Amino acid sequence: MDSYNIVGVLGRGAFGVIELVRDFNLKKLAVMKTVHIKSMSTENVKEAIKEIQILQMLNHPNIIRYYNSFQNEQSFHIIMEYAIHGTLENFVNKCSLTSNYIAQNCVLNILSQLTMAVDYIHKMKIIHSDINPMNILLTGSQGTVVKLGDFGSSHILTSDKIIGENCCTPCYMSPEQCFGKPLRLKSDIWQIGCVLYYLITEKHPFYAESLADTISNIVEGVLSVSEKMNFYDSDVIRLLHELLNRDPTVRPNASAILSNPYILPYVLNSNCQWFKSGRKSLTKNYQMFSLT
Ligand SMILES: Nc1ncnc2c1ncn2[C@@H]1O[C@H](COP(=O)(O)OP(=O)(O)OP(=O)(O)O)[C@@H](O)[C@H]1O
Repeated sequence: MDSYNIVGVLGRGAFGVIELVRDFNLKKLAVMKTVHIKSMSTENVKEAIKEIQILQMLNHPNIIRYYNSFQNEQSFHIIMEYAIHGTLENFVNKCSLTSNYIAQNCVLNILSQLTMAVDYIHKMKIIHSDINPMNILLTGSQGTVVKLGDFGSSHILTSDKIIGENCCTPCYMSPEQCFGKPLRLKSDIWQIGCVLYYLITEKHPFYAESLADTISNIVEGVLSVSEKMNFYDSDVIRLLHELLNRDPTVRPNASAILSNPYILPYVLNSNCQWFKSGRKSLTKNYQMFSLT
């Protein structure tokens, strides 16, 4: 703990607090997630430990980087990369104050980077299961680098479709999550679709006052049409509907999204940026997107 100086509070989660810290070893700002073990059930403690195990496995430019973790009797702490521009939700809120809609190239840039992160974890058989604008962070000098964070609900799949426990942000639940069915990689694809809807309409998809009505909208409602959809090419809106197909077997997988002609240029551009920035360490765990 002596290696860190707390600078301020960034947010609060169900079991702890997220603080901005100065990391004296790394000599830079970092984020410290503190989870209070005392207030947690054994099951929740196991989940929290699993988050550390999963974060340790990941090394991708569009995923919040894990630095360190340690624990004492009361709590444990995860030290990770700080995303200086905050959450995607903050970004969309700011955009809605200054302009009528978010430019298509900005939306597709965010979508492509998010999908690259998801493609990477899916190849490692990891399902995030809580992809939403509060868990997508922005960084880089212009705030244009997307980082997927909060792996607190993620799971490692041991067979094709798995896992009983579903906990996720209500409007972003997939139909299969609503029905309590086993999670599958395609549940993350539904959530990418929800994020795309949010970027286009600046509204959370399937929103209703109560949880029951939200679930009913997800499993049998019609996706609300927004006038803002007119600002986007019809192919982008078609992709949105493909991602939000209630039948998970019909949803495209992450690799297929990345090869979509609208997304591919952004993927290639990101690969060029990483190459130019000389992140050779990437090649250890991450193979650049290949057109399979
Ligand atoms: N790496 C980061 N960089 C910048 N801000 C962050 C980072 N991680 C988290 N935050 C901020 O802290 C908030 C809470 O983070 P997070 O969702 O990871 O906490 P949590 O304890 O897992 O919450 P929950 O219990 O709701 O899942 C985020 O919405 C964001 O505002």
